[in-house]
Amino acid sequence: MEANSGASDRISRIAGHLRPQREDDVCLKRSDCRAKGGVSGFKVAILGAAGGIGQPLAMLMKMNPLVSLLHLYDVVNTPGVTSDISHMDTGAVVRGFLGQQQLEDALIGMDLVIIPAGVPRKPGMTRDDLFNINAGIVKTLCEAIAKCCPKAIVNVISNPVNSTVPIAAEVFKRAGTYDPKRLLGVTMLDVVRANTFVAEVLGVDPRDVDVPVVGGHAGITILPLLSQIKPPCSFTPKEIEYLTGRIQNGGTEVVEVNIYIYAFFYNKNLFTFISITNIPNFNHYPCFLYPSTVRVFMINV
Ligand SMILES: NC(=O)C1=CN([C@@H]2O[C@H](COP(=O)(O)OP(=O)(O)OC[C@H]3O[C@@H](n4cnc5c(N)ncnc54)[C@H](O)[C@@H]3O)[C@@H](O)[C@H]2O)C=CC1
Ligand SMILES: O=C([O-])CC(=O)C(=O)O
Repeated sequence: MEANSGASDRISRIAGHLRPQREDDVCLKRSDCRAKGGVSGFKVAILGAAGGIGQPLAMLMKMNPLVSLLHLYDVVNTPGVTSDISHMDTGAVVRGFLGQQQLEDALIGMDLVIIPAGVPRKPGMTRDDLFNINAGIVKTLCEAIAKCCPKAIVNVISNPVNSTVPIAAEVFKRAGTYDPKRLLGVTMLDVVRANTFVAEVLGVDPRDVDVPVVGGHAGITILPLLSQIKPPCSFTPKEIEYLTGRIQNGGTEVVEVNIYIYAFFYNKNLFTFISITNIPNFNHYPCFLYPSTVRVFMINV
């Protein structure tokens, strides 16, 4: 009898990721969740987990031995992503949550909430162009955080970070849960880029360079402190100009060279033409020429 109940506990635990669960769910309680080695771990939620940032982030969190429970929330595609990530042979238990109605379940009891939810920019856009859409998304998510896990550390990735972090702060202030030590905008990419570009100029390994970067996460608000690099080094005025510009425009550099594959399926696959281009509105032309017969799919690679 005892062996049977042990087996069904194990099966419930293994299947924990297949459906969203609440604290009072009999199958798997949060208190049962242990990181590898039996040590209690951090409970982490990723909001926007099915996106370009969310998926690799979910993988990194699943690989982190400090994480015992990983909640993946998105408005689309979480079941597939959750299933995939849950197959990794690491300690964290993974659960998926799909759509607004499951947001609160995704957040209850979390220690850390990471937010890459929202739209990314396309070539020609600034991060500020994302404000209208992403501000509302971040506001709604933060209202749920204030309600369900007010003590959680919140990492905002959604752009424009310079504005989404103040929005999150205002939501938490209004809810009476604001703690400046627990709200962070994620700008580490600027440090990573600074280390890489400086190392290239110096001809050294990027792992041996430490460039402090302060300020915000957009254009001239990104301030690499090139006089404070460890180990100490010096640059010519030309190198300083090059490095400052490259670090400040690193994100734009990536966005502008994104290649889009446009696949046009004419007359239901009788004729297929695939074109590779980085012209953002290119897909409008064939729709205009063949409005009833052309289907357009865009894959960002
Ligand atoms: N702070 C930083 O260093 C960086 C910030 N970003 C920003 O991160 C954001 C996400 O970028 P990507 O992952 O490339 O975009 P993406 O479009 O690939 O993924 C965004 C995900 O957010 C989800 N989403 C949209 N509305 C949502 C909502 N209301 N609730 C939950 N999920 C929602 C989408 O379904 C999608 O899965 C963008 O705003 C981008 O600019 C991107 C790279 C670096
Ligand atoms: O530039 C963007 O849109 C995404 C981002 O924040 C970055 O890569 O630094």
